[in-house]
Amino acid sequence: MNKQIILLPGDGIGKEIIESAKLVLNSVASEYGHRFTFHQHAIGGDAIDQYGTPLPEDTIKACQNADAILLGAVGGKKWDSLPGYMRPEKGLLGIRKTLGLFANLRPVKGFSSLLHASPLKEDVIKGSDILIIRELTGGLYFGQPSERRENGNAVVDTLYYHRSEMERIIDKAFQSARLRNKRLTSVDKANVLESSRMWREIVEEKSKDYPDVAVEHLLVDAAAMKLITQPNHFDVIVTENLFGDILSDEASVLTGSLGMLPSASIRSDGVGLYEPVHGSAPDIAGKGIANPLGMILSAALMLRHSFQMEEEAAEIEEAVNETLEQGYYTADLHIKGGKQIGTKEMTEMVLENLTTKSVSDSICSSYA
Ligand SMILES: NC(=O)C1=CN([C@@H]2O[C@H](COP(=O)(O)OP(=O)(O)OC[C@H]3O[C@@H](n4cnc5c(N)ncnc54)[C@H](O)[C@@H]3O)[C@@H](O)[C@H]2O)C=CC1
Ligand SMILES: CC(C)CC(=O)C(=O)O
Ligand SMILES: [Mg+2]
Repeated sequence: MNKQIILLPGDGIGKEIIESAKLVLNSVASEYGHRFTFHQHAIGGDAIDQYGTPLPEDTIKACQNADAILLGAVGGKKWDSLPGYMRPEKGLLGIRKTLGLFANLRPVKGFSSLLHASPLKEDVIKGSDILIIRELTGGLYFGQPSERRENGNAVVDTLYYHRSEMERIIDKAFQSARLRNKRLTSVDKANVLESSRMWREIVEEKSKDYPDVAVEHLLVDAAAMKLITQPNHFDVIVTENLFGDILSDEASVLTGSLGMLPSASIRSDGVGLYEPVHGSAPDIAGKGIANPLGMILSAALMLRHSFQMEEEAAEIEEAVNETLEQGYYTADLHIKGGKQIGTKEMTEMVLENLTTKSVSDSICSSYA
């Protein structure tokens, strides 16, 4: 298959890890006879420095015409304080909204060699396998007005959702739960927020269309606690934008590091943007120590969701598993008796293991 892939490296470690994904994809392409053509474009601080805007028209056009998009990460001290930099029409939020990528899938499944890398107890996290589905183009991050008032002494942010925005993400979550273990946890703050009360009503309405899926409602504060005390309780979690952002970083603790989590941001026709869950990590940028695995696993999600290349995706996931099984880890992780390596070496090890064809079922199932 021939595919046009847009690369948006962004800032900080985004620039370092995107290269890892490209190398891995090239390796898979040559093994399977695919042709992936990569086109690199600017976003975030990098785009401000080059073009004076975090989301140039050229980047938008390229993404609109692409088969899929891979993004590293954006942001950094130099740009974060610029007025309006994170406004909904700009940068990362802007590209998500412009492309209509309303569903953000964040699979959280630990690799068994990393059970010791988590600060949580092994018997608590063992076997956990969660799919967090986060609404991505509405809610507080996109609400207008969002501004200072009263000479800068007051502030307003707006939480707006249209019913249709809730319905489509909740539908997606029921469909995903049906393909997994048929358990759906809806997370909200319905004891306080009107938006959450409408969310809960819609979940109840939709549940009638999916009688085979068991639904529960949890308030977000209790959900945050349960996520790390009883992670095995969860199968699919669906929640709005802000709650999903926070809960997914929290859930990364189950896997040993934020650097391990991939994500897929998709719309109904399968077009997608794939990026690790973490940010640009300015504290380690330029040191060559960033964990590239969340980015590499995001490339696997791209193959699966946008190109229907299940075998190729599973092969990448297995190569990551094998690399960890061999004891290789980056500085954000630890494997007893293993060897700490940098971004480049980790990528090389994954590439080496890609030649191994056997695909373990335990790994592939989690990313459905
Ligand atoms: N999707 C995106 O592009 C996102 C961008 N950001 C932006 O990133 C910048 C930094 O934000 P932070 O709050 O520091 O969050 P962050 O996710 O960049 O980093 C949090 C912590 O995790 C570590 N970390 C993250 N990814 C890692 C990896 N692959 N390997 C090893 N360690 C890793 C970092 O070193 C840091 O200690 C900000 O400008 C923020 O706005 C934050 C989250 C998501
Ligand atoms: C711009 C932020 C909402 C990025 C972020 O933290 C995320 O998508 O996880
Ligand atoms: Mg986040």
